Amino acid sequence: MAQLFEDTVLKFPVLIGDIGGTNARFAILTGPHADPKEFPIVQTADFATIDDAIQTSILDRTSLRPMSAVLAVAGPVEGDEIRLTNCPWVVRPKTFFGELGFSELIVLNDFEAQALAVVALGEPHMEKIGGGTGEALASRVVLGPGTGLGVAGLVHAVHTWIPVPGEGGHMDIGPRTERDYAVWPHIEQIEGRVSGEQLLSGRGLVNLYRAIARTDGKEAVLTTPAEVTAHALDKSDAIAVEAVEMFVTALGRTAGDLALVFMSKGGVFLTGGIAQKIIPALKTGAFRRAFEDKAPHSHLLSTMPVYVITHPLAALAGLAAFARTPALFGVETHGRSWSA
Ligand SMILES: Nc1ncnc2c1ncn2[C@@H]1O[C@H](COP(=O)(O)OP(=O)(O)OP(=O)(O)O)[C@@H](O)[C@H]1O
Repeated sequence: MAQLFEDTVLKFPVLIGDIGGTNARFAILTGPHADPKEFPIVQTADFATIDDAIQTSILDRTSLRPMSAVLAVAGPVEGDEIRLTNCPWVVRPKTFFGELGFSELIVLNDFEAQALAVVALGEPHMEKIGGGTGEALASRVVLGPGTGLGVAGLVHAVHTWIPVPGEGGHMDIGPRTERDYAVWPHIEQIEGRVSGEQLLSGRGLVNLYRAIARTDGKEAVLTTPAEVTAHALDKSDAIAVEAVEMFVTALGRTAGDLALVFMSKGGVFLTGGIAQKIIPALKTGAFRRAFEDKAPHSHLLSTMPVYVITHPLAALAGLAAFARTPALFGVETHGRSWSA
């Protein structure tokens, strides 16, 4: 049992929420041994505020009255106005106590919750990509393209698992091959640079597809990430096939870089809305080649296993585990918890 973090105790029922740029997923835990009661997934674009979404799609649809809330949001958690990076919602803790009736609130980063899910979920919810064997208590890293690119580390210390949140999705990524050098100038930039998220996200996949079309002087007819993956997987569009290959290679390079940073001999875990949908493309060998192509440490990378988390609500599973027994995890709540 952890000694450092045992102060946090939540009052049940607990509302747990995983709030990304596009999708918000909620469930209520009525007690430490109960299964979460899940609610239909909410599109963030359908509600002006998070408060509206919680009132309309949760509180108005159940007689359960949650006392506490643990929310995981896609953005840095700072101060009393927590903004999401890829959607206009702002979490204002005070409104949770007045209008919504909660008495305590904890806000985490969404990939911190994905890191908790790595601890909470077992092998049945993981699909392995290539070789390698994880060391039980070694560090791990979680990354996932979705609306944005989420990243978190997971380290074991003081007899507990500690998720390490960050904004690693906004690291730079540059060209590597001759083809990359031809395509890169056509990739949409953010303030003069190409960040991981500019490629490794839904809109990033479309960016890549358009950049390849522009490079070759061809027309970009596909417009959504789902169209690009569908036409790549059935090989019906050559530009989509190359876009997904470049996406998978960039994901392998980024995963390998993060594995070096965290020395993640415990494994690398791919999560988020897109990885689950492109598993065949992740298994062609291009991902693993890019992941391991890290001289002078290629051998080290070749020993590290990579998994796709296939659970449909992984972050909620992680939050549920935390809400049941916060003291089992090294989640620092200082500055990120509020009470009425
Ligand atoms: N079949 C598909 N192929 C590729 N991309 C897809 C597919 N289906 C959905 N997407 C894209 O996945 C993204 C949504 O991912 P996800 O469900 O992880 O959202 P999120 O949790 O709201 O995002 P985040 O946590 O990154 O802010 C959108 O950009 C969407 O267009």
